[in-house]
Amino acid sequence: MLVIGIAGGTGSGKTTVVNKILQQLNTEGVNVLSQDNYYHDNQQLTLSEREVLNYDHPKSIDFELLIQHVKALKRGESIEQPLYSFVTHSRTGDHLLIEPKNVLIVEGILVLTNAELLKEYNLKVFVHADSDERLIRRIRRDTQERGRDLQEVLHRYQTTLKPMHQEFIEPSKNEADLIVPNMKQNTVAIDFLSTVINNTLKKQTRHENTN
Ligand SMILES: Nc1ncnc2c1ncn2[C@@H]1O[C@H](COP(=O)(O)OP(=O)(O)O)[C@@H](O)[C@H]1O
Ligand SMILES: Nc1ccn([C@@H]2O[C@H](COP(=O)(O)O)[C@@H](O)[C@H]2O)c(=O)n1
Repeated sequence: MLVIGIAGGTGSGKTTVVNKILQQLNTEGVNVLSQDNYYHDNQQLTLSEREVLNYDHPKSIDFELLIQHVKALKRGESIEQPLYSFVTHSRTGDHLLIEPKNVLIVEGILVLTNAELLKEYNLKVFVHADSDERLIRRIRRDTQERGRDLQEVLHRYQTTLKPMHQEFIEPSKNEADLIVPNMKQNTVAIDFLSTVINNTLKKQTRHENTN
């Protein structure tokens, strides 16, 4: 199995890049694990307590479960992925059954910050967009799709999102094999990434057939 980690700040375009790669891949199947589904549940807290948590620190992620799931899929086992709600800031209680496929993409702001998870990747990618562009995209998305108001987005940006980006996310760019500039549509980078993935898959298949 080919395992690819795709990180980048909020609004950098990780989901968009993943979707474009998926359209171009010449493979039997690709699974995408979004880090967003691995936020801690926090059901023991009230909604107002959950609303003020820091969701940009590595400790907000259940890396233990995410790593366990990546390892299980690599062993050929299926997993039950929890689903997360940005409205209630907790898991929905529903799960998605994921069967192993020959490509696994792990996507999220913090997926290049965890030393144990880094060991699982064959290819590490960081999607870059400038912070003003990311903030504009974040305001638009969170107010339209995640039930937030402008005040909430700006407050979160200043208090946790920006400092956590500087402390954890931006430095994780150094772990990347490839940096994708995503200030505007970058078809060259998407074509390049898809080719790298297809070539790596071909090499893996040849290696498996000769062993
Ligand atoms: N290259 C781009 N140019 C303009 N808008 C983009 C670009 N890439 C992504 N977006 C938009 O920015 C928003 C955030 O993108 P998304 O892929 O969800 O980012 P992320 O997953 O990194 O948070 C979405 O509304 C998306 O349509
Ligand atoms: N309950 C939550 C959990 C996370 N967030 C924010 O989501 C961002 C990561 O998701 P992207 O799709 O933008 O990569 C992260 O910056 C958290 O602040 C949230 O708002 N509420």
